Amino acid sequence: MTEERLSFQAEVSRLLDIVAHSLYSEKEVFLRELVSNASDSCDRLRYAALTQPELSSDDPDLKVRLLTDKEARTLTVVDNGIGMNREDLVENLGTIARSGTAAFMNSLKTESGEGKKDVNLIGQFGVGFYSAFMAADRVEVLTRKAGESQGWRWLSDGKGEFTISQVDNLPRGAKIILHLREGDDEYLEENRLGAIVRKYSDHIAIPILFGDGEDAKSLNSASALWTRSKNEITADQYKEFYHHVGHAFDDPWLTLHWRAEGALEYTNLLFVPSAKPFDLFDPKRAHRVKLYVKRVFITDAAEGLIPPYLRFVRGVVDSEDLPLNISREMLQHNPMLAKIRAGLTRRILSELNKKAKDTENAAEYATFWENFGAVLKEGLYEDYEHRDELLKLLRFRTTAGDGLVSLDEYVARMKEGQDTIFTISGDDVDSLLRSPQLEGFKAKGVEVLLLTDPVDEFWVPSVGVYETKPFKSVTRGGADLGKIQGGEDKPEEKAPEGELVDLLALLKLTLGEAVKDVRKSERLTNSAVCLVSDDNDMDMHLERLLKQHKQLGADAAGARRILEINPSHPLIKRLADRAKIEGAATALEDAAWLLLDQARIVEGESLPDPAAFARRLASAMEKGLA
Ligand SMILES: Nc1ncnc2c1ncn2[C@@H]1O[C@H](COP(=O)(O)OP(=O)(O)OP(=O)(O)O)[C@@H](O)[C@H]1O
Repeated sequence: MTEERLSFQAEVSRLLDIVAHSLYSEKEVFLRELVSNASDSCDRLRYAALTQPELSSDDPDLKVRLLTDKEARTLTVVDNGIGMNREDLVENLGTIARSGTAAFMNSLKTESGEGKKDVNLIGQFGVGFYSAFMAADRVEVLTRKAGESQGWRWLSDGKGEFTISQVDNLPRGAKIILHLREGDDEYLEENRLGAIVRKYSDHIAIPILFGDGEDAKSLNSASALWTRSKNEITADQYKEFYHHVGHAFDDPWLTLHWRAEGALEYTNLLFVPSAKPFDLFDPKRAHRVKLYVKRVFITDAAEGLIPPYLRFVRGVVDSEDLPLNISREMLQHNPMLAKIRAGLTRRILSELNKKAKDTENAAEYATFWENFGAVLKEGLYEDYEHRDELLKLLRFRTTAGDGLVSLDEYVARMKEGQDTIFTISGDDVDSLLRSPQLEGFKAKGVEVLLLTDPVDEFWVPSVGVYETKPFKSVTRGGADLGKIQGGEDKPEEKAPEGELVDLLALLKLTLGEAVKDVRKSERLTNSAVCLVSDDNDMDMHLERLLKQHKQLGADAAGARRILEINPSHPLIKRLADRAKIEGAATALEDAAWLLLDQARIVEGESLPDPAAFARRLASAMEKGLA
């Protein structure tokens, strides 16, 4: 019998090292992981057997067995599921396949150093198959894949390498033999194993038996959790099921368990996580809700079962009406699936709306919003049918304070004469709050929504209006502040209208094509200048965003901006006086460019000619010191 010796992928070796050296307090979860894998493998066989019944016909009763050998000090987890061939073994037990494990490894990269922190992290994520090495110093896998005759043995002490060799006459499925570490004899005791199974794996739909033969004892209830009635299920059982089905390790924030009856019958057990899954912004935007048909697992990638903007939802949908032999490819076009999606969407949104309205627990909804708000917003331009409900779910940071504000709250406190919902978009709240374009709004006490999610650039123009009030960015077009009541206008401090004429003409002439226009600002109170975009041009933040994401060439010209000057600023007043003197154009040329460059800097834009800026600034400082 030839034996191949192979190395683990580098990340696996590192992970195994951490696993083996962690004094992990909840070591027992290794059993949850192995039982979960065994049950997944039975699910996959059951699905494959729908079209190829011969795969399971010789041994059709799917189950998991736990066997112990006190003398050899081994604990064995056996399943008669789909099994693995040589390629599967190398791929699955030599690299990091598992989403949870990948998340764990990613989080290690961002945490500094290893040690205690890592130990806690293992508890948070679980590490799938590799957690076997928490309790075992040697793990042996004997397996034969359904439909193939050759069996295989995988063996490793978890120290960098594993071996694979051929074994004949193995039954279908997988047998994971753990050679327990010194001091871990508790995992040889039936009572202890039974308690762990009941704690973490009771929801598993197939029997988990202790012992061999006919009189083996069942350790779990062996009925799919979602088929049981709500009042028979404890919060802990829901939680464990969520961990299993969602490959998650946080607590569910919302648990939705209901049965739809009528023309279509289906049972749903869905969860909204309390923490952000690490792949939330994966470009595929795939959901992970598992589709079952009459208790048979079909797929966890049924396109169209859940709209992409609800992809954070985890759980199970079990249909009574879809045909059992439906292929995954055919599913997408099945009209029943579209009806199920409509039902799920309606229900999820209405439950979220209840939470959003529950002002007594506003902090709870705020956490949900921080986690998933940016994803929900995608629905505003993708799902017109539910737009109104989605608009009610929106929450914003605003210039009015730290709390989150709904659109209804914003509209209710709009100022007299204000008929517009003002917004400003940028990368983060702090830098937005420093934007010069907000000054006039703050002075008048007009609230502005602070938009910091890239998706805001798409839904705002698509929605356009809320309850007859249009959205408008404070960095675009005119400020329209004149009609709004409130704050104090101090006209006496402003340079008289006529005073600015020469300066405006001079700036336009000097700056030429670098700006679209130069005009007097209504929105500035403290800063001398700012840039805004014209009503019909692309928003400045969107343009930067597109450049960052390479949707627009970094050197693309972009739209020309409007330079606004603040008539009440001392500098502008002085420049306005100077502009009237003969020959001012030459004398003020540097000042004109410096004004434009400082507006660009405040906006976070890069300067087209930094050297010229530095030269002009140095010269102006020198004159100032003279
Ligand atoms: N008992 C088993 N029978 C068949 N295949 C198995 C078994 N145990 C593990 N595997 C295979 O090994 C892979 C890796 O297992 P591991 O527990 O590390 O992650 P996972 O179960 O894929 O992760 P996740 O639970 O996040 O999907 C599995 O995806 C599966 O393909």
